[in-house]
Amino acid sequence: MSFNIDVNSPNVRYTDTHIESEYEYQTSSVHKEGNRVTVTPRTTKMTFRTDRRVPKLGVMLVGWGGNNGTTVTAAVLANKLDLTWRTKMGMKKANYFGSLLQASTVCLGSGPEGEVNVPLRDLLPMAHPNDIVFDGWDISSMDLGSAMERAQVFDWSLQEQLRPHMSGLKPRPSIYFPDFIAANQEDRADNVLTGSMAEQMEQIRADIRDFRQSSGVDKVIVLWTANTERFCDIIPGVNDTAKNLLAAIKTGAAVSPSTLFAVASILEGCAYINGSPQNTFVPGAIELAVQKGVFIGGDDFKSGQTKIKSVLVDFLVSSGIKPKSIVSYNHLGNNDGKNLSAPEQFRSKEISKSNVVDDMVQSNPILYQPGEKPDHCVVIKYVPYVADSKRAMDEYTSEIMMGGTNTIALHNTCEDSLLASPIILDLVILTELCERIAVRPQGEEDFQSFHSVLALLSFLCKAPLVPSGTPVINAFFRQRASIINIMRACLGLPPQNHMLLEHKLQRNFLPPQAAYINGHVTASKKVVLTNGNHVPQTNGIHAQGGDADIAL
Ligand SMILES: NC(=O)c1ccc[n+]([C@@H]2O[C@H](COP(=O)([O-])OP(=O)(O)OC[C@H]3O[C@@H](n4cnc5c(N)ncnc54)[C@H](O)[C@@H]3O)[C@@H](O)[C@H]2O)c1
Ligand SMILES: O=P([O-])([O-])O[C@@H]1[C@@H](O)[C@H](O)[C@@H](O)[C@H](O)[C@@H]1O
Repeated sequence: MSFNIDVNSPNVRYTDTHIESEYEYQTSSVHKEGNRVTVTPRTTKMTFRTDRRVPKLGVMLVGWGGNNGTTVTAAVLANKLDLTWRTKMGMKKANYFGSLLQASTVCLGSGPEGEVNVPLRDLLPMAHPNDIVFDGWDISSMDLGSAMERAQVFDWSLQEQLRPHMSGLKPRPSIYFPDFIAANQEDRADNVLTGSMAEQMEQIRADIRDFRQSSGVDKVIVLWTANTERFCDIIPGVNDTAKNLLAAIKTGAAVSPSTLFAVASILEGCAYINGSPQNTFVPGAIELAVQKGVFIGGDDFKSGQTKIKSVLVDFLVSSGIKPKSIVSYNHLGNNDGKNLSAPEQFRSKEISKSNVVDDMVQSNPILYQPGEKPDHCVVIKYVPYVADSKRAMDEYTSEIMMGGTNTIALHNTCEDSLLASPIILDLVILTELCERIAVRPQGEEDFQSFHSVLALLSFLCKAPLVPSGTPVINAFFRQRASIINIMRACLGLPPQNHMLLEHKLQRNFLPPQAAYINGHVTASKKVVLTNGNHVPQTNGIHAQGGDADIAL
């Protein structure tokens, strides 16, 4: 199901190439002096301009032969081919469940039949997953058909249908520095580049150009879904500035494969997204992205335990309940779990999984003293037998009223790659959309794009990368609302406020709903209500007998 949405407003202009909207951005500046707080509302008029021309999108995955890489590629193929397959639970059909853009909706308002919810993907022109062309690199030479089998994610009856399409896909040789990932990955590394660091990075750049030219795509986005690397040190003179980082690559100083991919992508004008927890975006890489006006985003797909945590802790703290301990345990048996069984790689993941509660905790000084946090423990164990089927157990213990205690225990089993794959699609499609949005605040002559550090991707990441000095928001619904309200602003629509005042006052103050037929407003229509029955009307009016003016 898809919708064509027209905004009927003098503040929105549709041309062949753009959607332009006049928008009033409402914020408040707050001044605190002791316990005296002064709030000053501010309105900034802005023009949003969205290019309607959706490019043919190419996505190059680093780690293409891994569980996520093969799964997202196969899932897009299965959807594109509209595949169905038999399982012991009956017939299954390809879908994009788990994708914010493809499988979730937004309320546009209410009509004669009540609230109208549409898929997020219909709000603005954006790439469709079915049209994405994939390519990528892996240190493992295995073709994607065999790698899909190795991943043990999809039912065999589906794999059999996909195999002919997947087997022809072969990952390009990649950059491999053994000490950045677990030693247990060495037996996979039969598809690696040689030469100096600079030569290897230049090969990655050449690969990007080759893919763009040979595939005919208009735009390329590079996304890291390779193994989690250890954190790297931030070294003054090496990776602290763009100039030093480029020089360090020339001299072969300590630069990680993921940072080399980031630099290669940025130099090729391609957005780069980090789906893993390591600190790929050293200060020099961020500075380079800003200098080149290229988007970067990350870190670490927010797909399972952490995503639930960003909802549950928000619910608890927003309800005035005080989480005092959070324990997140899981075991899994895929190669990611194998890599994470090494201490340095686990540490990267532990960091990204642990900081997700900070903003919510700090938002409530009634519950928490400055610097006070819940105990927070993250455990990940590698159990080969369960493969990609991650078994997660979480326990949240909170203080409630009058010394009471509340303990919430969760058990969550799922194929980890089927949680991450829709996240990968949302990341690349949202990034591509952002590349077509420009904003001109009142008083400025030129339009500007979003900051190179694309904070809008926070909803999709465990450890959101944000511009220096700006707030890190992890709370699920704040992150989701940010995406939706910015997309609404592109259409000149105000933020969702959920007030529903029209249903909360004694008398309805809204004019009757205009009915539209073939896009044109028709006259409102009288509806005669019989024998005084209380007939709940679509806009919340309970009419008692007699006539009611209700447009249908
Ligand atoms: N739910 C999830 O699956 C999930 C959630 C959040 C983050 N992640 C992260 O996504 C990444 C991929 O997860 P996965 O389950 O697909 O793991 P995986 O081990 O199945 O896939 C990683 C792939 O990267 C390849 N690789 C390693 N180093 C490489 C390099 N330098 N260049 C190119 N390829 C390289 C490996 O050969 C492997 O095929 C991991 O870092 C993981 O922590 C996964
Ligand atoms: O998304 P989430 O469930 O919080 O975190 C997950 C970890 O718990 C899991 O062990 C790891 O393999 C995945 O890469 C992912 O990062």
